[in-house]
Amino acid sequence: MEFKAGLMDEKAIERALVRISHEIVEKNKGTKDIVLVGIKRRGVPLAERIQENIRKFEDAEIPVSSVDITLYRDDLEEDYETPMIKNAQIDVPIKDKKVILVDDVLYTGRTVRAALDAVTENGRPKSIQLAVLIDRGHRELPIRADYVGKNVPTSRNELIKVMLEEVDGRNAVDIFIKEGNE
Ligand SMILES: O=P(O)(O)OC[C@H]1O[C@H](OP(=O)(O)OP(=O)(O)O)[C@H](O)[C@@H]1O
Ligand SMILES: O=c1cc[nH]c(=O)[nH]1
Repeated sequence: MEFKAGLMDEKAIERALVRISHEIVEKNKGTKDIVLVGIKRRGVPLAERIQENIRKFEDAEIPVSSVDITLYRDDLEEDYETPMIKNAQIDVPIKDKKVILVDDVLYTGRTVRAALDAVTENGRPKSIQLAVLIDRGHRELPIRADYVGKNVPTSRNELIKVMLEEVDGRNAVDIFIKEGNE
């Protein structure tokens, strides 16, 4: 894999998350009934950072939970890995809540599709919204994000790598070029 460019540094990530936090409060006309659900792994620290921003700006405590979506080899297509629910247990009540799913990268939309199933297995929320740090296009499903940190036009042979302090030891978003059939 060949490094192509840096897309966001620590400051840029922070600014994008501050903006998204404000947009969430604005769109929902306050913080009432909002629940943040991070998609593991990197969606969880992103959800926690949004929670912290809203705590600071609004003096409001928003619950954060998570769903675990993992790639499984598709039985029918040898080269294809399908995102499926690993753990659908959401440990905060979501019935009649405004659930905001949070993930680092939105690409085909298949991870979010699985996450939507995981959420609805836990009850019927009032609404489900989606916040992502990076939207790189190439959707294969009718899914879009309500809050986007940065739209990044990409080709399919590129890879966006989001790195977060809590998981990777540093904060940055880089773009790489995949070689051959990687
Ligand atoms: O829209 P999609 O095509 O589903 O792609 C987006 C997903 O891909 C990444 O996870 P990945 O499966 O690469 O695992 P990772 O979080 O461990 O990097 C990313 O974190 C998103 O969850
Ligand atoms: O480029 C991509 C595509 C899916 N998931 C990522 O993390 N990066």
